[in-house]
Amino acid sequence: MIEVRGISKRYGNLQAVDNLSITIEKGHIFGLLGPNGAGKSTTISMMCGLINPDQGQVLLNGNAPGIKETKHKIGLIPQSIALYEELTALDNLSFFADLYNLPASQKAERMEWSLAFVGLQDRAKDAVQDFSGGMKRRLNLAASLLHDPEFIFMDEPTAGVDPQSRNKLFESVFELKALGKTIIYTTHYMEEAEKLCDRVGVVDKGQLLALGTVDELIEQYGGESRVHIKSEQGEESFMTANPVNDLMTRLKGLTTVENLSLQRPNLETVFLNLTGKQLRD
Ligand SMILES: Nc1ncnc2c1ncn2[C@@H]1O[C@H](COP(=O)(O)OP(=O)(O)OP(=O)(O)O)[C@@H](O)[C@H]1O
Repeated sequence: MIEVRGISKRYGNLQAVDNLSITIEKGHIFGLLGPNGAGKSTTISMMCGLINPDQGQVLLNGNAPGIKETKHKIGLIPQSIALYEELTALDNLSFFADLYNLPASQKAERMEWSLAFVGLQDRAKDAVQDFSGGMKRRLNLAASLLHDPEFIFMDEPTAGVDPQSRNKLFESVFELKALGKTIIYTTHYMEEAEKLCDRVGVVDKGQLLALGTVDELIEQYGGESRVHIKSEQGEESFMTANPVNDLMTRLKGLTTVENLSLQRPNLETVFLNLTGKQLRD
């Protein structure tokens, strides 16, 4: 379990994270969503123990993230790819395995497992500079799994990857969940969060604006649905908070319905309702 208790971080005059609290259950996939500069990476860095909060506390299974026993339980997939381009996939993994101090008895087996897990076993001996963006992302994930961490932090893992690699990454995330891992996932893609996450938190300007399951957030912040009907009486569209009831009532007065659509709010609607439509840099 991860407990984030009132953490804050300031850079000069900028309050990057402001009194943020979240609890994440073991085995959950938690989505941290927010516009550019919202404070997601800073929050993740504090959760991993890479930077210390000015205030507040993070506990992973009751322990601070910076202590030795906890460090071994953390896997971080950073936003920018951290690999040596001129080395092969295997040599990259060997380098990271040594950084994690993996004992020789486990090293080869864990490297093999990690490569196979991300579907790159056939490319083990190829240099990373010849990999596609998606393959590099997957190898980045493999490198963070070598020491079999319990808490896995993924900071925009699908940025710049094609649909096939993205799909493979999703499968990997579900497999990690099935293995009992706790996963923290940041993304700008709302459909990813809808597909993957047990719960999500929406942050902006360092503050937590909403927390819950996707369905709970849509219920609370999604607003109305749009109904469109084409019938013998012509075309009509209306917004409603009770789309099914209102639709049934409206259909009673019609004999020929040519077309019907119901557009419910989704996580994207929630996100824009909470964080606004103003562009962020
Ligand atoms: N080391 C730093 N020094 C100064 N300001 C920083 C530092 N790190 C982050 N910031 C600022 O803190 C704010 C939050 O940054 P952060 O990277 O956590 O946001 P984010 O939600 O991860 O953004 P993105 O989606 O663009 O990655 C931003 O305004 C950023 O410019």
